[in-house]
Amino acid sequence: MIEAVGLTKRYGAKTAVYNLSFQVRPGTVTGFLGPNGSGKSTTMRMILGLDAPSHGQVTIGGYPYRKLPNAPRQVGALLDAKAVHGGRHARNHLLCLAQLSGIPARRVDEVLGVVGLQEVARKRSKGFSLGMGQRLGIAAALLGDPQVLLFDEPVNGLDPEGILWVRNLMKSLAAEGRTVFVSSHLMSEMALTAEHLIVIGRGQLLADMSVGDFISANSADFARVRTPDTDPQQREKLTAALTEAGGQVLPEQDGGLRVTGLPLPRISDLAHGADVRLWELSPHQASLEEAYMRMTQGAVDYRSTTDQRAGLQQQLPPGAVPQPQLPVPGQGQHGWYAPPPPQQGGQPFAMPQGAPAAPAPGDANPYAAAPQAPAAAPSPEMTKRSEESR
Ligand SMILES: Nc1ncnc2c1ncn2[C@@H]1O[C@H](COP(=O)(O)OP(=O)(O)OP(=O)(O)O)[C@@H](O)[C@H]1O
Repeated sequence: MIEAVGLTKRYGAKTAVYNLSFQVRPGTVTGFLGPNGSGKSTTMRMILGLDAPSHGQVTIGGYPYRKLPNAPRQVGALLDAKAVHGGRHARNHLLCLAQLSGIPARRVDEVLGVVGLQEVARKRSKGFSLGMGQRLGIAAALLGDPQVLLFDEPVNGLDPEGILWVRNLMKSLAAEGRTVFVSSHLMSEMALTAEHLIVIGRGQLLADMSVGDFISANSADFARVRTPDTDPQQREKLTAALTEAGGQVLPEQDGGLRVTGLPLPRISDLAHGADVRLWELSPHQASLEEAYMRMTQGAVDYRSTTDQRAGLQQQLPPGAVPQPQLPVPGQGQHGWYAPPPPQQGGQPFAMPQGAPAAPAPGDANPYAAAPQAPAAAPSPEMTKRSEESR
């Protein structure tokens, strides 16, 4: 088991991780989620003794990593697949790691087989593709047959077959009773791989719960409704009828509507009463991605803005009809994603059960006065909110 208590890490004026407390238990895959720069890699580095906490502590099986006897046999990790000596053959790279930990050479060939790199075992890793590098990093993590495994973005660069393989590998490692802690930005993949989630934003714990609980705590089911594309007035009529009856209606990119606050039969009756034909009326269960977007939308540092193209737009050819601007998820539509669960009344995220641990004495919360993320501003580049604004 991995246990963090009040874990805090500062780099000068920058607080990367603040007062983080959680446990990663054996027997399940635990997903580690958070927006870019939220502190996931920093947390993993502290777990592995590569960075020292400024406050708090993190232990594996009760010991800080550096005090674990023969740590590489107990803990395997993939943090940065590029952190290999590019001039070395893949096999030699693993052999060096094995020899440092008293692992027999035949284990090297085993793990090369497990990750599917037998054919390129004697090729220099600097010629490896991103996916091949990931596989080599996973081989290194598996080398000591450890009980605890950490993977930072393991599917980065893998092809679909590789992604499926990693998913099954993680699950089988957990099914053997191992502790598997894995970070990823691929929510669809995380939904299929992890049973439990730890979610952080700006270095702080936002959620520590099962995937199912996380989705139901951060989103509500909704209905998808579509009227005939040929008659936009029907859509407007239906929107008015549903809104008047107390429903919340949001337009979708394909011309459909997502409706919350009204059960499906009522939507059907209201459509009938307004003389609107329906092409679709379907129940929709929110996805992990939608729940995640809803929870973390206030903790995102790097937000894309609409490309105004600085007057560089091409003139439309004569007779061409300009396409209507449909809403793009995440752009200029704060909270577009899955509606909030009814009991929370629009609260942007659910806190984990049990209050977060108190901050370390004398350790002021650097995020206490953090403002809400600004609405998207017209600028053609990714923006980073300045440190001074916090
Ligand atoms: N060595 C360092 N010195 C200074 N700041 C750092 C250092 N390492 C990380 N940071 C800062 O700490 C914050 C957290 O970074 P971290 O890499 O842990 O985030 P992350 O959640 O892993 O991000 P991503 O999802 O983009 O990989 C960032 O603002 C980053 O710039």
